[in-house]
Amino acid sequence: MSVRVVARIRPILKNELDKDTIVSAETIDGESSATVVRLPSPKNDSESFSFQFSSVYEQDATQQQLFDAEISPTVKHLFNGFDLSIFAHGCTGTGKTHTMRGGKSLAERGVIPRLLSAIYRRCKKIEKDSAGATQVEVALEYFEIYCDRVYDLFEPPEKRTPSGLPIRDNHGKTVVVGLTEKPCTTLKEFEQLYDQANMNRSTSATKLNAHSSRSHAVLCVKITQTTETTIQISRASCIDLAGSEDNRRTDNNKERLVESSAINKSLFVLAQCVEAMNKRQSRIPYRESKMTRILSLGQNKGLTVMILNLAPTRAYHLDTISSLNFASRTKKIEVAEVENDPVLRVMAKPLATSSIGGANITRQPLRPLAAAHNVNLPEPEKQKKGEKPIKAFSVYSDTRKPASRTSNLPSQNQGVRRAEGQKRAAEPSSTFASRPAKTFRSTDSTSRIRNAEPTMTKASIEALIAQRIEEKLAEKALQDVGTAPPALSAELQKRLDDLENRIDAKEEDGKSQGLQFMLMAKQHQVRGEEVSALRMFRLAQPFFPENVRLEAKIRSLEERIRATREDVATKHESAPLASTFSSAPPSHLMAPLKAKEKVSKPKAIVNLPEDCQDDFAPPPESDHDPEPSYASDDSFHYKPKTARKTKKPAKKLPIFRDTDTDLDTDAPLPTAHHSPRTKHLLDIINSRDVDRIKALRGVGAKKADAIVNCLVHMADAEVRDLECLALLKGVGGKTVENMRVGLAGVGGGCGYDF
Ligand SMILES: Nc1ncnc2c1ncn2[C@@H]1O[C@H](COP(=O)(O)OP(=O)(O)OP(=O)(O)O)[C@@H](O)[C@H]1O
Repeated sequence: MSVRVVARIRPILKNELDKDTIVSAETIDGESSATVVRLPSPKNDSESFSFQFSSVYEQDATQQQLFDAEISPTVKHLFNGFDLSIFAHGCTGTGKTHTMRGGKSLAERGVIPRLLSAIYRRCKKIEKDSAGATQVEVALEYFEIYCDRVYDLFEPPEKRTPSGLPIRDNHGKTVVVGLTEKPCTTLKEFEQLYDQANMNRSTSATKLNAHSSRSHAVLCVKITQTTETTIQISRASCIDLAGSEDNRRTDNNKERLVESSAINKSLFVLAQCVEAMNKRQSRIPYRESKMTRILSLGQNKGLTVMILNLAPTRAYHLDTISSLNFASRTKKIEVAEVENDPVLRVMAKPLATSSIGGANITRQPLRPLAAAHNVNLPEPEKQKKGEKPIKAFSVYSDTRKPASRTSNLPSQNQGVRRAEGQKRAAEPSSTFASRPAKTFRSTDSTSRIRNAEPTMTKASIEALIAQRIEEKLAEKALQDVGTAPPALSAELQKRLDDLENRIDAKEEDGKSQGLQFMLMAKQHQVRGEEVSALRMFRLAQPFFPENVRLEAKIRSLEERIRATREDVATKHESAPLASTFSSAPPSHLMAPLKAKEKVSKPKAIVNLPEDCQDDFAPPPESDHDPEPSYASDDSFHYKPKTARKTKKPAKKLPIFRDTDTDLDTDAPLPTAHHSPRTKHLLDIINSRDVDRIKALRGVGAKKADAIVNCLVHMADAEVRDLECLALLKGVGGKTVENMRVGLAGVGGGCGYDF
């Protein structure tokens, strides 16, 4: 299926009342509503350009009308297992954010809140219709791509790592590593989360828009439908792209210019990708910007709707033409419709990965539709004569069979759709209503060829050249200014970049996953989040089993965390432990740790070397790492730790003790030394069998799913000890204790000596 492109012309704003309106929508014969955007040639007003799309929304179109006609029909497909992508594209100030997010009032709400509202309504219906047999969960990820860096919008800006979150290719899917996934059960909860997150988005006033988005924002809504036997996941991705800017008109200062350069560059790469796809080039330059890499249409299987936002006035003339040209090319891209099949719950492993492309899919080649282009022709006679010519201007249709589409239209639908607020009858049925095939549909492009004119006009080429010059200038400004985001020590940035590059280079290598964990561990460490860093180092460990340096790093971190815990425990005069576990589960221990870190090293990010050297402390001299591949990583060469003295714990806490006998050892025990009960427990966990895990004491269906999801994120790594288990999302010390105690009851039956 090709990308469905609709255009929306925004109303004239208060400050534009005296401006010339040049963009209009037109309805062609046989259509019930407008599908053509017309505007004059920049060179000669008596000539016009026309562009045809699936639908065109005029200035008075409401949010409700747009949603009902374009997005609402896709919701049921989302619940049938298809992924959905909705883009808003257009130059700055044309109404992208208004379309996607909208205003506060009910009528002004944009596509995103309306989509969520429709999703929750459907969730309730499914649960009700199935009498609770099918459970539907909704979870959100929300991030922005600002100056080619990815930031989690659910995290406050002060918690961001300046280098942003890494992105990875994982079996053909692009994955943002380390995003927060927020379960969200009600619309109200969504609104709170969404409003809060939007405050974290980078916006600024520019001459062209008082609240201009300076980043591309991507909201991923993950829908998990669970029955007794299957789990099906589908995703809706809503993308509010930052608008391209003509910096001759913006009067942007240096900082805005830097942002603008990043925005324009990424949009330029996007256009190049689209161009390359249309030309069936073998190389699509996705990797040249993070935005295109993340959004790569090649991975966007399922349904894709692009809303092209346009300003109606002459001031935007060239930008509008450039946007229209881009959108015309985009609609010729074919996207494979691949349904995310339900997965048996015991086979949950391939399910959970954060990705725009959706889970469980592999990249398939894109194919352009026919090369069909708009042309620039003289103003048709019909306007002078007041009658419609057979074909007054050259337009092309992106529908496959215009004839059948027209014939589908019942005569009573001939009225103006928007005035009546009606749903478009023909489009949903032709595009979405029928259940699409599961596999990629090859197309016979020759049947679609309408015209073979080149798309670019002289004016748009000039505009493009001007834009490129602006970008180059801005890039130069970027080098002069340094970087716009908060400063990061050059050394650390280099290390992180090196590591990212190594991961990229090793994508095919089995160690890539391990390096990803290493990178995340280091990022946590930079932020002073030692517990999380430890968790990531542990997750990385199975990938580097013989690595002495890594082991030493883990040991030293454990020591530090334990010392901190002891400090806290002493201060709070905590009661002696009654069980084999620490009195507080790890998640509780995070808080005092953070509080302490705030005092000892506030904001470790800016001038990092000192702190970093401590955090990334090397192993003792004797622990030379014989493993060349890991040891050769420059980013792991640290200054010797000389000055810092790790506080020796006065008394060790028996945290996550695994054995019933060796009470003095608090280091995690090698698997061989686990008690049979622990081994049994770890076997159950590592089986990733939801039913076996669910049967453990204190673990319900939800927790079992969460554990399996966590394990899926760990790829082939296993949970090797109880401490690791307790660090899994949603687990914690008490749960681990419960699990073990619960197993005591079945021990005899299993033949284990507990
Ligand atoms: N359909 C519409 N109805 C009413 N007002 C609109 C509409 N579309 C846009 N606007 C108004 O136009 C202005 C610019 O819109 P918006 O901020 O959504 O543009 P944008 O394309 O997201 O810009 P940028 O790329 O700079 O972020 C806002 O004041 C917005 O309220």
